[in-house]
Amino acid sequence: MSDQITAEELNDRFSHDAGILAKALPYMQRYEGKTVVVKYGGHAMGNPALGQAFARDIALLKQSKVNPIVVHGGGPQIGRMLESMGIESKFEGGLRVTDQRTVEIVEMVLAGSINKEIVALINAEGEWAIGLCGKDGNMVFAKKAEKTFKDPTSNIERVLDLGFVGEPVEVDRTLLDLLARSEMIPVIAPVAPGRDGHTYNINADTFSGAIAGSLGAKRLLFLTDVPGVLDSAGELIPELSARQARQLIADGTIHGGMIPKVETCLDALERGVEGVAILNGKMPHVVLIELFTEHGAGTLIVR
Ligand SMILES: Nc1ncnc2c1ncn2[C@@H]1O[C@H](COP(=O)(O)OP(=O)(O)O)[C@@H](O)[C@H]1O
Ligand SMILES: CC(=O)N[C@@H](CCC(=O)OP(=O)(O)O)C(=O)O
Repeated sequence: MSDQITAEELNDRFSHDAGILAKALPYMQRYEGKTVVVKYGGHAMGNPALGQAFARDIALLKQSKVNPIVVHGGGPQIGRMLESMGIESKFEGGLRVTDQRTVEIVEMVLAGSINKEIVALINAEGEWAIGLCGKDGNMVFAKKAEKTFKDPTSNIERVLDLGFVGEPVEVDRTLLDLLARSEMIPVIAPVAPGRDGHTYNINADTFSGAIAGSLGAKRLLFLTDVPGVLDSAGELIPELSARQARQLIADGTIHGGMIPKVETCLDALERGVEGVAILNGKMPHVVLIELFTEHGAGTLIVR
């Protein structure tokens, strides 16, 4: 019969599987009891099979006694919602200019629908995810972002008013420490209050860096829609030092949404996060490959 398998084939299959397990186990032990913050970008979402593979990876981390924390974005999804309401999206330096109406929609999309979709995906894998934003448990407080822009023609520096765009200024780890000791997996939307009573929209990369930095995470992983940082010829750069990364920003090779990502990586490394990687979230099980294999995936940024 065609579906019968010979003893030799069975043996080959077992040795192949055993080889993979033997290689992965030391890596799994390396992360036991350690915090891994995974930033799940809006561009990496949308495909149901990939979403399920992502949720399975997060569930498997928890089952391997790692402490995974998911911080998610949702830029394209916010854009679509704003468009359906006839509101135009405007960005300055990769950040969404956010007025009162926009921040209400941002909170609804991020802390509402996207957050709960990710929670449901992880729970469907048999785990206990809990959806949060910076407001919960006084986790994150933000202040109005202060960004300046240098006009390349006049060379004059001007202050950008981005409205209710925030920068995280205080992170209280009480709730996250409590959840790390529990069965729960936190899934966090990048929205936080200010001490001024306003709600702020925070870039999800910046937000995940603040969380990873405050927890002294072992790894901070960014899941986006490109294989990692690409050079000017479009080739993947497997490893990047802080100095090289700054050079690539200065010469324009790194631009747009990749700038806050790489800047967050550099900041997180300075704040004691051990390793930071930018990965292709469209590659199934990229989180497991990055953490539990020797070669990893994407771009590793080192000090
Ligand atoms: N040097 C670079 N290497 C890779 N991607 C880059 C680079 N410079 C700019 N980018 C852009 O950065 C984008 C990823 O950032 P972003 O759109 O903010 O993603 P996310 O929503 O996942 O946070 C890529 O899709 C790419 O267009
Ligand atoms: C201030 C600011 O730009 N906030 C982002 C928050 C979402 C985000 O960062 O999502 P991605 O990770 O998918 O890009 C925004 O409004 O789009």
